[in-house]
Amino acid sequence: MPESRFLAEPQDPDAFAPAPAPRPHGPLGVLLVNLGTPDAPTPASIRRYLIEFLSDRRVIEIPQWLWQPILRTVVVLRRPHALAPRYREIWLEEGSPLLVYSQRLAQGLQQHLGGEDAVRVGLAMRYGNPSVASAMDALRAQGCERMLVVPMYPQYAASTTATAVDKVAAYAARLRNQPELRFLKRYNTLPAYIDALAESVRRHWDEHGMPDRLLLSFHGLPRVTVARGDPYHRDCMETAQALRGRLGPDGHLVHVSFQSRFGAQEWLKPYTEPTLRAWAREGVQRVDVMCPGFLADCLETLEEIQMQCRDAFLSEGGQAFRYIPCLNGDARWAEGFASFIRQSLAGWQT
Ligand SMILES: C=CC1=C(C)c2cc3[nH]c(cc4nc(cc5[nH]c(cc1n2)c(C)c5CCC(=O)O)C(CCC(=O)O)=C4C)c(C)c3C=C
Ligand SMILES: [Fe+2]
Ligand SMILES: [Fe+2]
Repeated sequence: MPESRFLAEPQDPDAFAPAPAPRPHGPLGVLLVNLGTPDAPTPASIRRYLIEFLSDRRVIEIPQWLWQPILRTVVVLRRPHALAPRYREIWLEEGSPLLVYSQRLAQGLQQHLGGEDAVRVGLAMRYGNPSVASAMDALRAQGCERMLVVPMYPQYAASTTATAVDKVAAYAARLRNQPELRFLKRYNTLPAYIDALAESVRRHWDEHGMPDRLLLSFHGLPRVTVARGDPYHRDCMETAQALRGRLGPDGHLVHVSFQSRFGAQEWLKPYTEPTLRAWAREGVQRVDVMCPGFLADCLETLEEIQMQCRDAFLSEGGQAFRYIPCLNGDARWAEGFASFIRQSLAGWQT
């Protein structure tokens, strides 16, 4: 017999025995998916990560025959060496901040969801480790036949959310015995999320005093994605509007910008660093910056914002720059997010 293209399942000795009725579906699986990060702050590790990430057609939309030679030469020869010292500056004892803080959220969710062992929370990275396949293998090994996929992006973008969905679907496409799957799309105005952001801002203001302005810096995208129908920009604006509402009379302090531009194309504007420079030159003295699109602190927040943007603002005459950390493993956030996830599992409880 020719070998099947679908993965063989572990042998079931009772395959032909009458099944006890009803057959349970096992614990419910919750799979958090974040972007991914290098395994180590070294050029070799960063190179592997960038090649996988930047070969994704959902991320770089120009034709591969044009892009791959640029990626394999210009990008991959220089960028890993430039990034290694930047990653080293933010690296934690336990590893890359993106991974460590994502794990903390996963643990918090497991505590809130898994008390009765009915829910198992797994964490995967779209690029690098732990891979989507390894995390889904682990959930399947625990008996999960139903999985809710939770992209760690409150705002939907094709280059983040959709590619996570594609990866999960590609894994399922190899299976003979597929799990039942559900996917969260966006939660950009979820009250638990907006409340957690507002609480974090209030805590920060209680400790450090009020700023002149609060900048919400979201990861950017090429501007052309808006015309192509990506709802990301609107999702970000809705988050900002919801937070303004939640901050009441202080909501007018909130502004929006977009960071982490990559390549020569025009991206969503206003850009974060030029905005901060212009503000300092205009006489704005105290700014707070927060990155609500990132659920876990990472290179783009801890280094680009907290270090580079701080230097830019202060070098133009700004007096005080304060970075408000991402929600990471915040206990109240984990509790609120867990209750949203529980609602999304409705109908699946056995
Ligand atoms: C065209 C390139 C890129 C698009 C589109 C893009 C979208 C996008 N990215 C995030 C979240 C993260 N990006 C991170 C790093 C990062 N992003 C790009 C490029 C694009 N991102 C690159 C090349 C890199 C690597 C670092 C660098 O070279 O500057 C990270 C941090 C990873 C880490 O290890 O800490 C995150 C998180 C979102 C949310 C998004 C679209 C909305
Ligand atoms: Fe990015
Ligand atoms: Fe970047």
